[in-house]
Amino acid sequence: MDLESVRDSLIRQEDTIVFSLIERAKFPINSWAYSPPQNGVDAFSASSFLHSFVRESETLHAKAGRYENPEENPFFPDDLPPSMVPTHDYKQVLHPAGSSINVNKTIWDIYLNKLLPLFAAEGDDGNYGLTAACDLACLQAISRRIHYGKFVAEVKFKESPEEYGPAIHDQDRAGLMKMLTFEAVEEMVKKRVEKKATVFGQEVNLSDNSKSKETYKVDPSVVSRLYEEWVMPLTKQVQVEYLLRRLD
Ligand SMILES: O=C(O)C(=O)C[C@]1(C(=O)O)C=C[C@@H](O)C=C1
Repeated sequence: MDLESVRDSLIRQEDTIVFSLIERAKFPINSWAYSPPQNGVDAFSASSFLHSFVRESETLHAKAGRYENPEENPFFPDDLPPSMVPTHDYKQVLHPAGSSINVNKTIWDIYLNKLLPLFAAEGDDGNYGLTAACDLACLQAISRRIHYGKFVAEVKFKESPEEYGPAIHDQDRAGLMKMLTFEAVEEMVKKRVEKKATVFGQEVNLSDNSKSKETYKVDPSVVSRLYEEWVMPLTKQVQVEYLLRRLD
């Protein structure tokens, strides 16, 4: 594992995220799936339909061994049943102290309250089960990408321990954030995901006159914004949290 191979994985995961958003965009917002949005109640713990749907799906996925894979992080990690499939010997790449970092509560909140209203059309077509299945796919894809920051951080630390060591000793968050940030890479990521949303989300027609109207299944600028405002900042936050514990 090196920086190039973890970046390749991040690039491949962009496809999954863009496709999952395109699938979700087939349905209107369908707000019933997210109620009861009672005032003052934390959306993550209120039992909306989506909440129950994700919780029960994770129970099944846990039995199927999904969370044995260190790249997977459940939204509701408490009380998950053990895996019932044969044990696979996953390579232990991550430092144990940082491996359980989980920012899914923040991801849930951003997805429901900020991202969804940007790309799901208003309305209700009653397809709550299908909508929730699409939400789950989006949440899992975004969560996997953001928590992959642990692997990115591990590789960066292994490549230059002498560079990161002093900042870790000093628990210097700002210093670590500066060291692991590559602005030119971030610019490329934003441009690439926007382009992917343009290519994957266009209408494919056999006749040429389709070229005149440019409508996409998900607005490409929303995907770029998703990465700029939430995905990359949270991936960096995971990296910082991981590095702070790297010498424990
Ligand atoms: O590629 C890296 O070095 C990463 O840390 C990943 C990532 C990203 O989230 O895409 C995050 C921080 C960097 O500034 C650039 C990109």
